[in-house]
Amino acid sequence: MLQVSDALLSELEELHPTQRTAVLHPGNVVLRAGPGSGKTRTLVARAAYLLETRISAFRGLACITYTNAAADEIRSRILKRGVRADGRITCSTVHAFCLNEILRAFAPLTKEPAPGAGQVLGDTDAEILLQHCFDRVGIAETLAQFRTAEATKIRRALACGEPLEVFDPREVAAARLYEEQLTARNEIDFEAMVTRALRIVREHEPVRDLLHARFPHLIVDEYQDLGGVLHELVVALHDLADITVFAVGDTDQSVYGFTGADAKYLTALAEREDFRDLPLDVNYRSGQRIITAAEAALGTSRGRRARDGSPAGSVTFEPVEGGLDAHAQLACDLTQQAQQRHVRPEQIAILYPQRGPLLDALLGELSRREIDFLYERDDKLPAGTLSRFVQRCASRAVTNYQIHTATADERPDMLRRAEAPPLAQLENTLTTLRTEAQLPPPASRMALLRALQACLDPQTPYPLDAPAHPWLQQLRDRLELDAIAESHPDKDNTASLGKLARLCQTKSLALQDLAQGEEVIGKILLTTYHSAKGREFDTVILPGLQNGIIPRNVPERGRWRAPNGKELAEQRRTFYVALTRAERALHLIYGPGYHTKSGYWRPDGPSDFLIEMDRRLPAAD
Ligand SMILES: Nc1ncnc2c1ncn2[C@@H]1O[C@H](COP(=O)(O)OP(=O)(O)OP(=O)(O)O)[C@@H](O)[C@H]1O
Repeated sequence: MLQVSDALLSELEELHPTQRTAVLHPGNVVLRAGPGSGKTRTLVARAAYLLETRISAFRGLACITYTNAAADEIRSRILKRGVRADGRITCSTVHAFCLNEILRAFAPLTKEPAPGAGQVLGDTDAEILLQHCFDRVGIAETLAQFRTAEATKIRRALACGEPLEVFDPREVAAARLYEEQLTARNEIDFEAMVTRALRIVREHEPVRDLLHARFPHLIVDEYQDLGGVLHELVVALHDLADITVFAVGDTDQSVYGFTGADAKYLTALAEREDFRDLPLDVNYRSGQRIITAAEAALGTSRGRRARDGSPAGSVTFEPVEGGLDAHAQLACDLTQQAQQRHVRPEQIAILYPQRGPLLDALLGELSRREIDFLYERDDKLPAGTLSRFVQRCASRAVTNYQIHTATADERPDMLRRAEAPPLAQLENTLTTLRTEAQLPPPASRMALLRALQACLDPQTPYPLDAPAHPWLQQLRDRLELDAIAESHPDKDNTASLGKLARLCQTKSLALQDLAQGEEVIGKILLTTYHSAKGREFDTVILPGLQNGIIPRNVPERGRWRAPNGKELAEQRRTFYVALTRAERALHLIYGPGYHTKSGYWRPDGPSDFLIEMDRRLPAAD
């Protein structure tokens, strides 16, 4: 009998038998299951189980996720399980995995140059290079700014040996040239990290042996959102390096097709004989009414059921007479009513499909009513792991203040609810960033922890509305962030501190603005359907359910056109993702039309997705 900790034992006991089978299965697993079915929970239990019982203390586990936020979330959930995993879990996005664990780790062995300081192209530089390639192949009139997604698809098809006839041959020539140029300039971009990592794994047996020695197990989350190259990499790691794979996903939640992701790869993995394909059909999150409505919106009945005894939940169709201002007013009314029913603010989310007049109306109304809300401005704060680290530090500082100022009665509940990253986790990330920047190790771990504590948990905590700029400056000085930025290979990181500082100054950002992206106690959340993926809330409010907003036209070569069948299906799945975030209450706001940004009234009526959903719902609902 294998020894497992009490914590893991009690977690295993709480799991559904199929979840438990997935955790304990000795070989490869594909866990294909719907929203709220406990995929993430099972994945975390699997990681804990492997680290405790199957993987020796000298070896580790790699876990690949789609976003940095998901990587952080999973890492912290594993550590919260009490697993002793110092340095044994590598939990990162696919790009970070390829860069750090393959390209850099094996550069001396493969004799391929390791991407060094500033050699990872950011989005702008990549676009400039693509435009240069368009000019060289004679299609200077094609604007790179509108064709990067297509170029990525072509590069992926090239790397996977997939058919190229579907693409414009001149753009294929430009994509080939782009790859050559990257190599000639000794630069790399995010896409090339994966394709080069794949080539290295395929071509270098010693690399495969060492990867297997280090990571006998690989876990991949959100498999449906990964493209062909990553799928090939996973297959190569399994078939050639003998690494055991645990893949998790849901084809119905595939929402990144515009980047070349395709749920068919998850299906392909599940159909392999050497993988155990396990379904989960209980939804632990949502009430049955919400599940039924979401499946009606999807147009396919999956027959999923709520857990026994859970409340049915409510799905309310909320008509308004006017345009988007009326949507925003009603969204705020519903928010306030939910709070009056004692739903905690952080358990309420207002979700929107994309920026535009709907978001403007919501921001205006929430501010006018002085509702405390967290607006995830994912497009404004700079990307990159360093920027994200700063945001997580801000989240820690903000939560610390909230706990400090809570009354004695509120405090125990606050402490339980607080989701801020622990200091040790931030110290871990900081050490990784330093290593990636090839800085000498810090004098001691304690020194780093003390520096972090001084900035994040000072005796008199920073108030939520403390100006972010001086706080950021202090963080930069004490943690030597500028030295990291200067020699970090990722160009996003090189530029991010300057950008953050400028934003803090020009937009007068407060500390709480920097903490965006993290749950902040006491605020309702305003975010996109895409960013809400993987999360859950008691009450979800979806305003703006109008034709033109969802579904909407798509940009192509600087113009807008109606979505094709595939794009429409993806928009429908995005809507499904938004619906399935709700645990108990779902509010769907719609009206006769809306004013566009230029003031033109679009009388296109409620969203077809909503109408179809209504038609498919049983009469009683
Ligand atoms: N066996 C279980 N018993 C009780 N609650 C569970 C069980 N499994 C999962 N849950 C709870 O159900 C909720 C959804 O779980 P989780 O986030 O892991 O689902 P998911 O499949 O990853 O969802 P999504 O695909 O929508 O992101 C969580 O609150 C989780 O704690």
